[in-house]
Amino acid sequence: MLEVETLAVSYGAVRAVRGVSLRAEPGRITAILGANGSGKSSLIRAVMGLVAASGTVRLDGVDVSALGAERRAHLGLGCVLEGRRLFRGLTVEENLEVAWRFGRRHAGFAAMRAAVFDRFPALAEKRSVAAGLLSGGQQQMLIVSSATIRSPRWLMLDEPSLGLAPVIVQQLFDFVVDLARSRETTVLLTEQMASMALRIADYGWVLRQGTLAVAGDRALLASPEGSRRLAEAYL
Ligand SMILES: Nc1ncnc2c1ncn2[C@@H]1O[C@H](COP(=O)(O)OP(=O)(O)OP(=O)(O)O)[C@@H](O)[C@H]1O
Repeated sequence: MLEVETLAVSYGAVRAVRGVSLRAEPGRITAILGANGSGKSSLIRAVMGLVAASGTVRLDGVDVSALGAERRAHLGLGCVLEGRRLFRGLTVEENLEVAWRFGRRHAGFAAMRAAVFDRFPALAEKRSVAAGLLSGGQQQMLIVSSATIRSPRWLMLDEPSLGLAPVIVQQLFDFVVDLARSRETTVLLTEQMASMALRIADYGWVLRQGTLAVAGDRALLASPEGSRRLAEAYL
């Protein structure tokens, strides 16, 4: 369970998130929706501990608001941030190994790497190729695999579909759904395109200028009334 209470993020005079409270449940995919600049990335970054924020963030009931990003990551908070962050000069395998070794060392890297290659055969084919030479879709597969190789209990994904071909988005979304269902992972994902997110999200929270405008499960948000309120939040 991930809970956020009266979370606020400001950049100088810009109030990006203005007292948002929400929750995301294990085994479920929760989407943060909203137009460009509505505060989605700031909210995810505040949950990760990557930007200064007021309010409370709780992971399975434990208040982590005072902890830095590294401590939160060690507790099992994983993330895929916007902007294709990977080690471009390292190979696919080396990127996976760096992700695996991050923090405490664990045995079993070979098995986890095999699972990644099984899931994404395109990465297996390119295992010895520098990550910077992969296509955009393959890079995103590698980033998502790196973020999940240590089985995070809570996974934050910031606009994971941005700029990707529909077939790649489908593969990544299938992977995220499997991860949530099979490992009881709590998944929080931001998406500008509500229709895209609602293909997999169980629940959606819609931000408008840093505040919550609409919230509901997929059926509600896809209903005529829900769609109308969603559209209003984007205006
Ligand atoms: N580092 C920053 N410094 C100053 N203002 C910022 C910074 N980052 C974001 N903002 C502002 O905060 C507000 C919320 O931005 P944020 O990126 O969180 O929204 P978003 O919904 O994720 O938008 P996008 O889909 O474009 O990423 C916007 O007005 C944005 O211009």
